[in-house]
Amino acid sequence: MQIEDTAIPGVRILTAPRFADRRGFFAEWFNRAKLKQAGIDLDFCQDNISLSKEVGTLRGLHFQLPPAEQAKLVGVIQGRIFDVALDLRRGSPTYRRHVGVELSGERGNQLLIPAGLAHGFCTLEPDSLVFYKVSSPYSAPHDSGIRWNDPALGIDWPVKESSAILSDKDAKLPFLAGTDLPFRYEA
Ligand SMILES: Cc1cn([C@H]2C[C@H](O)[C@@H](COP(=O)(O)OP(=O)(O)O[C@H]3O[C@@H](C)C(=O)[C@@H](O)[C@H]3O)O2)c(=O)[nH]c1=O
Repeated sequence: MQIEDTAIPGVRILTAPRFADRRGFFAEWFNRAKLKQAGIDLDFCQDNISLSKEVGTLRGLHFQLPPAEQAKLVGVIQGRIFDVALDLRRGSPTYRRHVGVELSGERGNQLLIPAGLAHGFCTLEPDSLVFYKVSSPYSAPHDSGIRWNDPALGIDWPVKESSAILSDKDAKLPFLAGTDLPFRYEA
């Protein structure tokens, strides 16, 4: 298992080895013991899957509020996405900064996102199938988010504002300024 740090503390790129033969390949998607050995000890309790049909589909930027905050382990089974994690933890050296990473079914890389960050992605290929684990169950009353194209965030999305395909909910999410967030950074 290859584990790379990113500019944001706790956000890491995980890539498991792939065993290819004439049938295709085999890879481990999640191995609790190997992650624990690498110092990543998260209690994932729910797996989610989403299919986005068109290129330029944008989901985000989402998070759940305490006590239902979620760490996420995000990967792509098929297709390719630009995946974004935005640091919302007050006191973090990278507060309000984000990382953007291309994840694909071909590479098999995954993004580990701690609680206290917002998450979103934009699809780069049709029929992108995203699979992710979360550390706390879905809770509609705690479901929250920040507008994907908030100019204060400076995210260089690979889609024009006018052509992004969004849910009605995501199109109306608030901007970060004026949003009171409870997340704190614990070093
Ligand atoms: C996230 C979620 C949604 N739902 C329901 C609520 C709603 O009726 C329907 C679609 O939900 P959404 O529009 O929020 O789906 P989506 O926009 O794909 O939301 C997801 O976006 C990515 C970026 C994330 O990081 C995820 O945590 C999640 O927020 O599915 C669940 O039943 N369980 C869940 O865990």
